[in-house]
Amino acid sequence: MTAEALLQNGKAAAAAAAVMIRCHLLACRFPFSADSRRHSSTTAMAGAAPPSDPAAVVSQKRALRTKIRSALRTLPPYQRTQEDDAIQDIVLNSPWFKSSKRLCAYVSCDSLREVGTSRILSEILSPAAGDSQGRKKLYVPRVEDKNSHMRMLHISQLDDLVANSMNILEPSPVGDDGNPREDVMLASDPVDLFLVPGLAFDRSGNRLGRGGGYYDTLLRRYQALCAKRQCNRPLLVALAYSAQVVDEGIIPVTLHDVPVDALVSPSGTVPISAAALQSLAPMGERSSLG
Ligand SMILES: Nc1nc2c(c(=O)[nH]1)N(C=O)[C@@H](CNc1ccc(C(=O)N[C@@H](CCC(=O)O)C(=O)O)cc1)CN2
Ligand SMILES: Nc1ncnc2c1ncn2[C@@H]1O[C@H](COP(=O)(O)OP(=O)(O)OP(=O)(O)O)[C@@H](O)[C@H]1O
Repeated sequence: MTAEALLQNGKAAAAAAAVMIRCHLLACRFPFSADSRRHSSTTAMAGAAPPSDPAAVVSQKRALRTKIRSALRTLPPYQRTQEDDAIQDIVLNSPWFKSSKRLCAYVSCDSLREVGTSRILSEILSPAAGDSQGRKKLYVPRVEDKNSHMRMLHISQLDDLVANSMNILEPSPVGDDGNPREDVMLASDPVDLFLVPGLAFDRSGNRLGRGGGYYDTLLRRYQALCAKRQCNRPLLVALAYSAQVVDEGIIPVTLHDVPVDALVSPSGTVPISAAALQSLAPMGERSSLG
């Protein structure tokens, strides 16, 4: 059963509330031109009024998470493998991945039924012979505490990862050489790409995470850092199984939620922001989700 079918029951109520919030947000989610959005500071949103009922949004988000988790549980293993491969092929062959020099990516967790990133991580850490673009620098998440605090730390091999209490592989704070791993917030060169996980996504770039606020907080901080340094914002690309792509108006959003620039699902790449259109246009790789 598709996520959309599962969502039909709750759709009317959720959509009514979400649409109200979205209407409020539409004016401020993508208010920038291609260049200004990439250089702008998050304070662009500061003047907007908050959504009228934050408690309702929290419970709508919780309900949607439950529905998507259950849709993911019914995904047959062979279909998941097929979708994992299709998504990773798209990423690995994309111009924005090939040209990226430094990136943040999540280490996919099988029990969370996340889109796999193992092939992508392997390609970054051990590029295929003949890869002319040179080795990329990789940062992966490490949860520091339950107050939405996550860091992205540099790793150079998969052996740098150890399972945390949630059974997600993450880097130790200190490397084998005894030195603290580089934190992306303290690195002198900016990352150009984030591969972002989540539970649900739509074609407007809205994203529903697992509820920790880890990504929203870090992405906001990173975007603010880019604005301060006057460097380009990284491209934010979400990876989604087909069951995780929902109609617009379904994902409840607040001012904290950071939209993504592009969405990759097994059907292709959906460029959403002007920055994503620029990154994708040269290869004519765009396709719409079916
Ligand atoms: N691979 C991966 N790494 C990541 C994240 C992620 O989403 N994926 N995170 C992104 O923030 C951070 C960790 N945040 C997490 C938040 C919740 C759960 C989790 O197990 N959630 C359960 C429900 C738990 C509950 O309801 O109490 C689930 O979603 O099924 C895992 C990681 C940092 N590292
Ligand atoms: N930039 C931020 N600053 C402060 N609090 C934040 C920020 N972003 C999110 N939060 C808080 O984190 C909590 C979880 O937010 P939300 O439900 O949107 O997380 P999520 O998007 O599902 O998770 P994630 O961002 O880890 O993928 C909420 O209480 C929210 O207010």
